[in-house]
Amino acid sequence: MPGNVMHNNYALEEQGILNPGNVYWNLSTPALYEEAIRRQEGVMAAEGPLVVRTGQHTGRSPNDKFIVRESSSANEVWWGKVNYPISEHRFEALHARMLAYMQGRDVFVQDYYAGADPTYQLSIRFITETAWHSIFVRNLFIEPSRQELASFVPDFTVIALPNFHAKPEIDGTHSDVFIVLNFARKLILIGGTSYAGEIKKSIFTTLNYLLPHHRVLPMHCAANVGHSGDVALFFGLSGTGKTTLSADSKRTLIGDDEHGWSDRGIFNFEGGCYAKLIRLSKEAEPEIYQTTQRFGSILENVVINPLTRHLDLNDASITENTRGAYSIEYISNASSTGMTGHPQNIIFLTADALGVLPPIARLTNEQAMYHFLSGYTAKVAGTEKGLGHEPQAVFSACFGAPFMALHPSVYAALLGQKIEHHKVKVWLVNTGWTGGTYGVGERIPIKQTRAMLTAALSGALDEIPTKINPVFGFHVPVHCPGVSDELLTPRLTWSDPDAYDIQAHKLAEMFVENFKQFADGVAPQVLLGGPMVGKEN
Ligand SMILES: Nc1ncnc2c1ncn2[C@@H]1O[C@H](COP(=O)(O)OP(=O)(O)O)[C@@H](O)[C@H]1O
Ligand SMILES: C=C(OP(=O)(O)O)C(=O)O
Ligand SMILES: [Mn+2]
Repeated sequence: MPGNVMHNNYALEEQGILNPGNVYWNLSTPALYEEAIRRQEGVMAAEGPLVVRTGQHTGRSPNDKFIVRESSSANEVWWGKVNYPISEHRFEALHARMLAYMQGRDVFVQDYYAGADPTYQLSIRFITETAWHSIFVRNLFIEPSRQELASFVPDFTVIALPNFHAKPEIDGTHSDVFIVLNFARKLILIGGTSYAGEIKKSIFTTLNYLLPHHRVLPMHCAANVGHSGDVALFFGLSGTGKTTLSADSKRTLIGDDEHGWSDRGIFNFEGGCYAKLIRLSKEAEPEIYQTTQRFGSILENVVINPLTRHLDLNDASITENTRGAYSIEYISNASSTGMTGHPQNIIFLTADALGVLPPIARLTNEQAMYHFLSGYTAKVAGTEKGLGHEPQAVFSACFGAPFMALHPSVYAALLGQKIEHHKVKVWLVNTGWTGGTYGVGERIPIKQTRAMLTAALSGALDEIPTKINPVFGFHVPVHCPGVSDELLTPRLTWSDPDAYDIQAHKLAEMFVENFKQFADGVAPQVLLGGPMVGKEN
């Protein structure tokens, strides 16, 4: 029998969870390994991690995410594109069915924190059907001390039951998958999917709702700190390089995905990382690679050899979106507090599949606002359901529209104030294609991107002359240590410069078209931060 089972489920009873099977409270990772393996949720790899499969859903399901329309939040929530409304009545019925489903079933509970800064910390109870999601929670969030645990009262509760499926005709959902957030009831319900990213991103959405009320800017970004204490933020949509580029042997990692910016500085929302593992190179990404070789890491949908149990990080036969979840302590030069000062540099990462944008450019404050609201990248297959193999140009406000609970202008206004007040330098870094579009050109090597980041963050680029990009108006450095001059000007990397010009204008027009939704709500000078299309005369 497992050593740590507590049959006292008093607090769960208060939350309406009656007559569950065993309740496994705050089990340690080794104990959870034993449970996960006993239940055949996953297998142990030779290198030590627990390898699980998420079944049908190997990425997020953005079309299945709902926010309950209720009086306390209805006037504020950014309804429509990403936040689908669902009624209180539907929510209560779905919740009741989930409570019924849990009768007689074992559940795993972890009481954890989100938010490294104690002032803005959220206490969260994660109730999951599987042991491996309990490990995921331990890896991704912040562990309370034993003392804190004794008096732990959850602010929010997440119930994640991957094997419970919604019925759209009964539940009013779009499919059998659901992620339903109820800010008034402080409850998050997840079902029909095992993809663990839903758990972390539902908490991110919650913090995106709550924190602007405290004048804290929540951000979809990574953060790290250099030896001289200089802080850098890396914004970007999925697959643009936040996790990869923020893990840097020369800089201290604060976090790879979600941070808050308060009057005191930057703090991580999480206590762990969630890295893409497909074709991970030991040489190019040593810090992340070694986390795949350790006990405690959770690997989603990574293929292993059934005989030797060795990992094959190159095998994409289950999905392109293979993932590793590990505690930030697994990165050797990570911060132990998750907090740091105000940033000196902000990087907007984009993976431009059209091969148009320069690999690095300095943005004016107006361009920074324009590009923050635009949130351009080319989504690469995998992280969200329904994307094929061709990357496609995407505009996602604040570099994370699916997680923005409030209107993007709320976050943009806060960012604008902070950039001005702290005199932050803002850069656009294209980690995508050069020498042509996706399929023709090549992705910019990680080593080259790192060289450009090193030059920007050290201040070296401040001394180098720039050229204005004629279509987008960016200031593009003409040289960069460790990078060929040609790479800095995408037009020169294309075999047919005329084809480049056509492509660049196409992209510029897409920016203009997309920005129409924000044009009325922003200060007129922000529009000057957009591409120069139509401004020539
Ligand atoms: N120049 C580059 N910069 C950053 N990542 C790159 C680059 N070239 C290829 N990649 C790959 O792109 C992916 C970036 O993903 P990741 O860092 O997880 O993004 P995010 O955290 O923003 O979702 C990784 O698989 C990485 O190996
Ligand atoms: C986990 C995710 O984020 P990212 O790809 O930005 O790491 C996700 O979008 O599901
Ligand atoms: Mn990431």
